[in-house]
Amino acid sequence: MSANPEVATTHPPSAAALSEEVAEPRAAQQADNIVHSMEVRGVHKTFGDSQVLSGINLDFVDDRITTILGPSGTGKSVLIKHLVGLLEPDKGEVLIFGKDIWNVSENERYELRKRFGVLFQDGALFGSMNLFDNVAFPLRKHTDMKEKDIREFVMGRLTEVGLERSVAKLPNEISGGMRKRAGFARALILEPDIVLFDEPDSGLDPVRTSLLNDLILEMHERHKGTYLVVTHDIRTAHKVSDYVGVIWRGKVVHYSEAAGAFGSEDPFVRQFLSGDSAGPLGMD
Ligand SMILES: Nc1ncnc2c1ncn2[C@@H]1O[C@H](COP(=O)(O)OP(=O)(O)OP(=O)(O)O)[C@@H](O)[C@H]1O
Repeated sequence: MSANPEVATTHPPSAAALSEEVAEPRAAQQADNIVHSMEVRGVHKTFGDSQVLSGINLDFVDDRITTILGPSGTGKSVLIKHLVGLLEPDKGEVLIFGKDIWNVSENERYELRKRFGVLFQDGALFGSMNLFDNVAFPLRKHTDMKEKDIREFVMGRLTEVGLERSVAKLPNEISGGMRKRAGFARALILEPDIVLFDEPDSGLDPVRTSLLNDLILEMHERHKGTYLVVTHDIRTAHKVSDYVGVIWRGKVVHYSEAAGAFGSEDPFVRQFLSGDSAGPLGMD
C-alpha cells in the first residue's frame, strides 16, 4: 500500500530534539489538498502528578492508514480516548472533521462519536451475547433498521471477517483471534469514517497477527476510511502503514510516510523500529 506522494514528509528530529527543552516537530502536512479527518493540536493530559501527554500534535490523513508506535505506558491508549472524545484534554484541542470535539454540544459530540468504529484490545464483546447479537448491537441501538435488514448486514460483515459459521457462539467459546475479528466486524457495522485499533495484535501469535493485518488491509480497501492502528508490533506497522507516528514520553518524536519512518536516521526512532537494546531508549 503506498502513501500519498503529494504529502510532504516531516523531518525526524535530531537526538537533541528528544530532550525536554526542545519543542517537538510539527507533524502537520501543509499541502492544501490534504483532508485531515482527525487533528490533534497541542494536547496535554495529566493524571495526578503524572503528565502523560505533553503537547501532542498530529494530523491524520483522510482515507489512509496511520500507525502509532511507542514504548509501553507512553500514552497511546490515552491518545485514542482523546480522539474518540472519552477524555477531555487539559490543554489543546482535538478536531474531528474540523470540529473541536469538546467545543460542540453534547448532541454533536454524540454524533461525531458515531463516525468512529473502535476495535479494543480484547474485542470488547458482550460476554452474554452471541457473535451475531454483538455485531447487531450498534445497529439495534443507533438505527431503526428492520430485523430482516439487520440480519443481512450483520451476516455480510461476519462473512467478510470469516465468522459466518460461528454466529451463534459466545465470545468465550472462540479463540482470541476470532474475538478480534468479531470486534472488527462490530467496529465496522455503522460504516464509520474513522476506525481506531488499540493494539489489534496483542495476544496473537505471528501467523494470526499477519492474517489480521491482511484483513485490516482488505477491509480498508473495500470500505475505505481513516484507520489509526496503535501497536508495538513493528511487522504490523511495516505491513499496514501509509503513515507512521512514534510517540515517546507524551510527545510525537517522528511522523512521516511509512518509508520515511523506517529509513529514519534518528537514534531513538531507529532503535525503536529495529527493536535494538542499544540506543537512547532504556528500561525506565
Ligand atoms: N484514567 C487514568 N487515570 C490515571 N492514569 C491513567 C489513566 N489512563 C492512563 N493512565 C496512565 O497514563 C499512562 C499512559 O497509559 P497508556 O495506556 O496510554 O499507555 P500506552 O502507551 O497505551 O501503553 P501500552 O503500550 O503498554 O498499552 C500510564 O502510566 C497509565 O497508568
